[in-house]
Amino acid sequence: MSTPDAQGTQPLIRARDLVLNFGQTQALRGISLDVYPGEVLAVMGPSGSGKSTLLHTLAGVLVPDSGTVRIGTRVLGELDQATRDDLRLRECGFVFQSGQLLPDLGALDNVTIPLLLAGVRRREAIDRGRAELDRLGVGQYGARYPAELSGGQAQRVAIARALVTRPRVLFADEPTGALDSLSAETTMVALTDLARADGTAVVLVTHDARTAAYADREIIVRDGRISAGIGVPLVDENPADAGTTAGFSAHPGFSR
Ligand SMILES: Nc1ncnc2c1ncn2[C@@H]1O[C@H](COP(=O)(O)OP(=O)(O)OP(=O)(O)O)[C@@H](O)[C@H]1O
Repeated sequence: MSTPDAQGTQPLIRARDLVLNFGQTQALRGISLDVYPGEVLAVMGPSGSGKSTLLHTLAGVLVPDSGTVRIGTRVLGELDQATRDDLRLRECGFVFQSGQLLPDLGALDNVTIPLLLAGVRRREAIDRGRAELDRLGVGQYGARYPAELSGGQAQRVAIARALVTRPRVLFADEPTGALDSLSAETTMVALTDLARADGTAVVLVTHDARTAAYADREIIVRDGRISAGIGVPLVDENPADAGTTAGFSAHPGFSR
C-alpha cells in the first residue's frame, strides 16, 4: 500500500524494512522511509552508522538482504541489473563530496555526458547543458576544466550534471563536505531550490547541521536504525505497513 501525503501525492521513494549486512556488520537494521516529490530529506548520524549504505541501497547500488525499495512504481529488487542500471541513469542524479567531475573535460562537456549517454543528440545536449550551467549560476565557466574552478563552482557544475537529465530522485553524499561555509550555502541554495522547482526528491547525507537545515526533514541514523526524525512522519503509522518509525516534532532549527 502506498501512502499519499496530505495533498494526495504518492512518495517517489518508498523504502520498507531495509536490512543489509556486510559479513558480521549489520549496516542497516530495518529502515523504512518515504520521500515525496520536491522534498529534501537530510540523513544525519555518527560515522559508521549506515548513512552511505542507506543512500546506496535507496539508489539500487547495493541490494539489501531483505526489505524493499520502490522508486516511483518500480520495486528495485524485482528488476534485473541492467534495468536497475538504466533506471539509475534515467531517473537518478548523484552528487558526491568532491572530485567527481572528469578532469580532462571542460565543465560544459561534463554536464552534457549524462544526456549523451541517455541518447540525446549532441547539439541539443550542448544547449541543455549550457542552460543548466546558467541555472546554477556557473554558465560563464563552461569552457573551464575542473582544476580551473573553485570548489564551490565545481560543485555547482556537478549539481548541473546531476540535474540536467531532470532526474526524479537526487542522491547527495556530503555535497558540501569539501566547501567553505559561504560556498556550502550557495551550493545548498542552488541544489534545494532547483530540486524543489523540478519536483525532484532529494536524499542528502551530511554531517553538517547547517547543511541539513536546508532540508524539509531530517532523520538521524544510529547503528543502522532511524533513531530520531524531525519533520512530518516518515511512514504510514499503520504498523502492518510501517517499518522503523520515530518520534517526530517540528523542526527546531529550520530558519530560512
Ligand atoms: N563495503 C563494505 N564492507 C564491509 N563493511 C562495510 C562496507 N561498507 C560499509 N561497511 C560498514 O558498514 C557500516 C556502515 O557504514 P557506512 O559507510 O554506511 O556509514 P556512514 O554512516 O556513511 O559513515 P561515515 O559518516 O563515516 O561516512 C560501518 O560499520 C562500515 O564499517
